[in-house]
Amino acid sequence: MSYSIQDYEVVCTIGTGSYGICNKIKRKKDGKILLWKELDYGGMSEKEKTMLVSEVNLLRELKHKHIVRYYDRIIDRSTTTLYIIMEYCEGGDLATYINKMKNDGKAVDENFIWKICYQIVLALRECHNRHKNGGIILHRDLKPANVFLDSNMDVKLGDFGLARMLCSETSFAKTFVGTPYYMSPEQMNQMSYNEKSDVWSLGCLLFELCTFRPPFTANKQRELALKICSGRFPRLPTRYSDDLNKFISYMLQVDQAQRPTVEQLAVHSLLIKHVTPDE
Ligand SMILES: CN(C)CCCNS(=O)(=O)c1cccc(Nc2nc(OCC3CCCCC3)c3[nH]cnc3n2)c1
Repeated sequence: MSYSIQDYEVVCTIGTGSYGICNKIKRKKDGKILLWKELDYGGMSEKEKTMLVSEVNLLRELKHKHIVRYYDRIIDRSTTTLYIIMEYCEGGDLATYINKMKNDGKAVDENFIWKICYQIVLALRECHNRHKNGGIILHRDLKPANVFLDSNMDVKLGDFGLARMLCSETSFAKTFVGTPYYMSPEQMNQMSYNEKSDVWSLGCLLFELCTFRPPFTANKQRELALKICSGRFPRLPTRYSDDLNKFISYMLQVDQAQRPTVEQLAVHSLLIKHVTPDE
C-alpha cells in the first residue's frame, strides 16, 4: 500500500544532508515515528531519474536488522520532490556520539566497540552477499555519520548511496568535499572501490571510536595519501586490549590481498571471543 504525504505529520526537521531535508515524521494511522529524506529531482536528467528509481528499488530490498529499514517512497510531482520514508534511529549517528564522548572527556567502552564492529560486519556481509546474488552493490560511504544507533544502542547502517543519488555533477562535487580520511590505499591509487575498501573504512571507523581521531590525518590530500599508503598508524591507547589492536590492524592492511573479507571477519576467533552472537 502506498501512502501520500498527507498520511504523515512532520514532527521536526533533523537536519539537511547533501541530498536535502531530513524530517522526523509520525504516521497518522498508527502514530509510528519514522523519518523521511527529501530529494528534489527537478534538475535531474531522464537518465539520472532512472538511476534514482533503480537505487530506491534496491533500498527497498535491503532488509536486515543492522541496516536502516526503508519503508516507502512518495513522489510529489507538483514540487518535483521524492520523499524516502525510513526507520528513525533514536540514538542518532556515531559522529555525534563520538563528538559527545570526546567533549565529555569519556572513553568508549571496549565491549561497545566490539559490538559495533560485529553489527557493522553483519550489515556489510548482507550487502556483499547481495552483490554476489547479482544485485548491484550500493555504494557505501562507511563513516561515523552514516552509522546510526537505535534505542538499544544497536547499529543501523544507513544512507546507502543516498547522497550519491543527487545529480551526477554534485556527486563529483561531493567526492571532493571534506577530507577523505577513510579512503583506502587502492582508492588513493585510483583503483576501483571494492568490498575490501569497506573493510579498510571499518578499520578506520573503529580506530576513531577508540581514539576520537582517524588513523591517518594530514592537512593536505597529498600528505594524507602518503600516510594511508604507508599503512603506519599509532597503537590504540593502552586501555584497549591487544586483541582489539590486532583486529583493527588486520583490517588496516595496505595490501588488499592480505586484508580480510567481511566473511572472514564475521567468523574470526578474535571477534567471536568478544561478542555474544545475536544471530
Ligand atoms: C550529520 N550529523 C552530525 C548531524 C546530526 C546527526 N544526528 S542527528 O541528526 O542529530 C539525530 C539525532 C537523533 C536521531 C537521529 N536519527 C536518525 N537520523 C538519520 O539521519 C540524520 C541526518 C543525516 C543527514 C544529515 C542530517 C541528519 C537517519 N537516517 C535514517 N534513519 C535515521 N535516524 C538523528
